[in-house]
Amino acid sequence: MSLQNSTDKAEALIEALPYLQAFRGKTFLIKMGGSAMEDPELVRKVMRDIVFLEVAGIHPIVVHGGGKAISAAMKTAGLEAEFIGGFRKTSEEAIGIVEKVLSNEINPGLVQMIREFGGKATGIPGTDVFLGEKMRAKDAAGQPVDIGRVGEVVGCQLANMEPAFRAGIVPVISPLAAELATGKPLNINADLAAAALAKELRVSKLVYLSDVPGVMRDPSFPDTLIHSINRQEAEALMSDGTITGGMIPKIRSAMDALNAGVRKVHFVDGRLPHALLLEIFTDGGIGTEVTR
Ligand SMILES: Nc1ncnc2c1ncn2[C@@H]1O[C@H](COP(=O)(O)OP(=O)(O)O)[C@@H](O)[C@H]1O
Ligand SMILES: CC(=O)N[C@@H](CCC(=O)OP(=O)(O)O)C(=O)O
Repeated sequence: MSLQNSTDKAEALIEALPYLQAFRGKTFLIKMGGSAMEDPELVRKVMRDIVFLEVAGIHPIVVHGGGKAISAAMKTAGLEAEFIGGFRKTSEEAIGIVEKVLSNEINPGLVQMIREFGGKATGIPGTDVFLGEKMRAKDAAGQPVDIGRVGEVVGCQLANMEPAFRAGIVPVISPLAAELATGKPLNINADLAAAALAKELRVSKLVYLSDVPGVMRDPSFPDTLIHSINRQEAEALMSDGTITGGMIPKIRSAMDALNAGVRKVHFVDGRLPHALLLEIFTDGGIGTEVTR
């Protein structure tokens, strides 16, 4: 390696110094979207970044999604995926598939990857952490519609994750909730689950990792990335149809989390190697920062 090369590496570390100092001992909630989980090699890189955070004295918590894998499993079972207002219509048959994919495939896969890089992690089913109530959903015309076993979070049971967290073990949590009235599982949009926990813990950062560079003025052109967005701008982009689909629950839950005392919310491309570290530890950042 040339001297210049080594100096560049040392300078990258020095650029991170004020951030390492500021964030040591802080809690970051990382929402790992299913859209960014299509390539296992890229997911492994994100999990390695999470191990880096842990080693740097930051306390990461992972809440994961898995929407694409759930849709694929439903298709194999002969069920069609249908979304209403961004939420998956979840029949009694479908909730079994949702639970199976999240708890048997995705969650243990992420835990295993963190461990492979020498990190400590433990898988926690969302039903042990989130309490939910059935969501009162509306269709496109604003009429109430039954979307089955879909919930919204009404409370968090921190006692079930705190011992691991305090012991320096990264909790990896699935987006399910135990229904308050029955204890039965409810399917929760993972963005909402992540924001609910981020609010409860008043984390320093909530980072959404997805399959886009951030919020864009035109989702087909990455160079239209918006580096910083506030509520007013986001509302305008939602009403003119620039922000649609899966980005809507992200924006809404991000604003909600900021209002509840979460310090910073970032949207970052989880497919880009080290996007998480670049967003957190460099002066420029690379995704979209959401502000109040
Ligand atoms: N203005 C926008 N900027 C960026 N992404 C957008 C925008 N509007 C809609 N989207 C969509 O939001 C998607 C991310 O949401 P989603 O598919 O639910 O991801 P995840 O699985 O990470 O939760 C992107 O793939 C993109 O298609
Ligand atoms: C109610 C609802 O829609 N739940 C989501 C849970 C997974 C999720 O949110 O995954 P992503 O983060 O990959 O989108 C679903 O069934 O797809």
